[in-house]
Amino acid sequence: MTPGKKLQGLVAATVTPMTPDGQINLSVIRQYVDYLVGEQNVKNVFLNGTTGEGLSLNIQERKQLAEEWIHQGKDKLDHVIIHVGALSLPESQELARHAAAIGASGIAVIAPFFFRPANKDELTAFLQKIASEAPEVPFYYYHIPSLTGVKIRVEELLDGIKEQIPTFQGVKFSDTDLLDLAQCINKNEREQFAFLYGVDEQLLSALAIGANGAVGSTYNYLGRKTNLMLQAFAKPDLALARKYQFLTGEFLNFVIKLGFGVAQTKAVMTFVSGIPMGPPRLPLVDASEEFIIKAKAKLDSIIWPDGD
Ligand SMILES: CC(=O)N[C@H](C=O)[C@@H](O)[C@H](O)[C@H](O)CO
Ligand SMILES: CC(=O)C(=O)O
Repeated sequence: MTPGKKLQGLVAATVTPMTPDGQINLSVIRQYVDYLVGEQNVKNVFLNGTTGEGLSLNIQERKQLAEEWIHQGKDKLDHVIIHVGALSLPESQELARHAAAIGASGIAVIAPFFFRPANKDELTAFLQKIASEAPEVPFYYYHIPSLTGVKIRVEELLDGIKEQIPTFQGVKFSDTDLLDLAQCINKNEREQFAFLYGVDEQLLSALAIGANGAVGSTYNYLGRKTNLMLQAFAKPDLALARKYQFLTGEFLNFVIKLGFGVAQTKAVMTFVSGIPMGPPRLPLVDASEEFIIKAKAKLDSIIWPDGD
């Protein structure tokens, strides 16, 4: 890993490989790292989040996965961000200490989603108790209101957060409210926070407003294409950037209509990479054979600007 390098560009929200009988499958992580770096040009990962079914794993599994990724990612990955959020504060604190001990480049936490914080102060207090267990590790808030139901606006949360959480480093912003994101960016220029966008189908809009990069599930298998979009945006060649966003959007629009979630992401990643990611864990159920055939045909039919 490259310490101190500001997090930007693409971060793959990794799936958790599982065996057919539902155990975590650590044996393919090495191959997974090499695939992301070599085939997708993605050198940052976000573990045990939504896509990684982090909240469906036990503490032991989460630790084992984190250890394996850090181990296999050594000298290959730039950043390994570990999601350590949990409903139980002591469990989350334990995971934060563990992440620090094994050398994670950052930790992230979602808002607790059973008993929910009613306001910014309650949420900050919860996050602070976790962040302070890893006082040397950059801390990211993972905002995903569609899943947590915690709709506290990030722009409000960030107001004065550095005083409460000195390690605060940025936000993984998985919401479509681009006004909130824009206000976050506009009001925190001095803070050097990283704003990583998490709705892959509209990343280009977030880049236009000033996002530093993105964390998402599709960068597992569309990382190379999305990197070309980032390059086109930086040039700037907006027409080309849009073309990439339209095409990744065309795929996502198609699969979303068929029913698209973590199970389907695992299936797509399996057929694209050739690495067996296995089934998801209940309550998620495996993608259907019909989904796989249709999704594969759709992906194969897309003609990208780079001719691939
Ligand atoms: C709800 C969810 O899982 N969001 C992911 C990350 O935040 C995204 O990467 C989506 O999977 C992606 O944007 C496709 O809809
Ligand atoms: C997309 C994302 O960041 C996650 O799966 O947690």
